[in-house]
Amino acid sequence: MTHVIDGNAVADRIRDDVQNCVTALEDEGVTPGLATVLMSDDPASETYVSMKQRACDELGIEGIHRKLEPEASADDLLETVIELDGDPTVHGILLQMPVPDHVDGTNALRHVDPLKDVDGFHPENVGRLVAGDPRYKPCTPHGIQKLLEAADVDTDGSDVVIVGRSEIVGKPIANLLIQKAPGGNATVTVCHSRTNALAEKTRQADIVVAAAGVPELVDGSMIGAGAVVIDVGVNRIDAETEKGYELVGDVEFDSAREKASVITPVPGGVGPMTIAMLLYNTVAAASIQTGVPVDLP
Ligand SMILES: Nc1nc2c(c(=O)[nH]1)N[C@@H](CN(C=O)c1ccc(C(=O)N[C@@H](CCC(=O)O)C(=O)O)cc1)CN2
Repeated sequence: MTHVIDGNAVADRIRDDVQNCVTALEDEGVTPGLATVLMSDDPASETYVSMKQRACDELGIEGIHRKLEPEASADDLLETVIELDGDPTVHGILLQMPVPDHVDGTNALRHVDPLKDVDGFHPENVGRLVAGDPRYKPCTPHGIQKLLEAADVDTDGSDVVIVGRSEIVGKPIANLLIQKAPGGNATVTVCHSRTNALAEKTRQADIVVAAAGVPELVDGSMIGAGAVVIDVGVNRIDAETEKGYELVGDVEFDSAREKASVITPVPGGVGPMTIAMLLYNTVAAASIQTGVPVDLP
């Protein structure tokens, strides 16, 4: 029987842990604060940011939101980031990705105070992750580690194939999985759209992480018997539903499920973990900046 991981249930447990940390901080007079910055009219990005703000409300984290028009200048964005850097009630700053093409997102991220960089995208935090001493683990990769742990998947000595080399998922999950640490010690191959014989590579893997942003790129014929399949894709496909679309992963679920021992669904798999781990990083950031200890597993 294939185990379909319930990402919402795992995320709820993380949120309970975060809630306890919020209470511990409040007891010492600290209200954790998270600022989201959105410079886009993309409906999916708007949805993610409002989900993040709602999650803050639910847990007693102070949510601050800054919306910039997509036509705003790179300087407007930098001004917003610098203002939030200087606000002591803001412990975490998140710049929703992607930003418009005329803005250098990498440069904007360099202006986020590394202690407030709860996405873990600032070069200092990326460097720490690569060096094996992460401050804030990027949310989606950290969420994947937590899902594997919850499903009792041992990464030690396993062969992992990651499909996708993004800064947000592909590169950081590769770095986490090769670390000498629980949830690491794997042998990792990072593939992408130009990889030769992709299916041959994925078929050899004990764990396949699909994070290419291509709907149903990975099907059952590309999965070895008994492999673990982690689907990071959340693609909106036009459909005659109430919302006008349906969500489809990077994995063709039905055929992959027939081969896999463990698989994540879309929706309800990795997505909810991204938000749970953002809340986790926010209380960690509030703790680091105020010196009030919190107990995060
Ligand atoms: N600054 C960042 N930008 C982006 C990140 C990120 O981690 N930091 N990740 C992605 C999108 N993302 C968060 O921003 C995200 C994606 C999906 C979900 C989620 O909960 N998905 C649900 C379905 C939600 C829906 O109805 O659309 C699910 O999979 O069950 C949360 C966050 C890109 N940008």
